[in-house]
Amino acid sequence: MKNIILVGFMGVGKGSVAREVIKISDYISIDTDDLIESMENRSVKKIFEQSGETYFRDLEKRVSLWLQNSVSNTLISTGGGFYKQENLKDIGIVVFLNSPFDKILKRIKSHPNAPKKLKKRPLLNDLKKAKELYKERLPQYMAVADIVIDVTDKSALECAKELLEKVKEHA
Ligand SMILES: Nc1ncnc2c1ncn2[C@@H]1O[C@H](COP(=O)(O)OP(=O)(O)O)[C@@H](O)[C@H]1O
Ligand SMILES: O=C(O)C1=C[C@@H](OP(=O)(O)O)[C@@H](O)[C@H](O)C1
Repeated sequence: MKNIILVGFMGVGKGSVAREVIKISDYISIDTDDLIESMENRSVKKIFEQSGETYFRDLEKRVSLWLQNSVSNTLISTGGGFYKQENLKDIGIVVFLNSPFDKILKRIKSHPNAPKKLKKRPLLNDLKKAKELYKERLPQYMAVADIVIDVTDKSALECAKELLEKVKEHA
């Protein structure tokens, strides 16, 4: 089994889909933000505040090299900016989860814990800037993807099933 690497904009559902995939397959999942938080023993939000974005991106680079050299048979969910790593294709099959910006925002806002979910993502604090970032990144996500899944109006389980089918076809 090759690694599957899940990319997509903040809040599109990378973590949620990963959690469903592991329920219905033999994959185990890891998340690049979780790895970084445990390496640093502080949250992504704190890393951005205390050490800045460049420092965070350097940690992503370190994680990407480790993934390429040391991880196999794994479903890897990533932070929204991780797709910029140059060795992405050497890590595994790249699956892009997509939905329009407004739909992603609506989902996050409808969660009972919405203020916390928005706060923990520093790049979502300014919604106008976040929308610009989405527009800028969309073609880049498309360019790097081996597989694209539109997650709009689908449950995380439906997305997980579609992902496994498409990965099988891709192999
Ligand atoms: N398919 C889905 N349908 C409805 N809500 C979803 C779906 N996937 C994720 N969500 C919700 O959207 C928010 C962001 O999901 P999350 O998995 O944390 O995204 P990411 O890991 O891409 O940042 C969460 O509140 C989650 O419950
Ligand atoms: O899009 C980005 O550049 C980021 C997305 C976040 O992850 P999620 O996509 O899980 O929110 C996190 O890695 C950090 O705040 C930067």
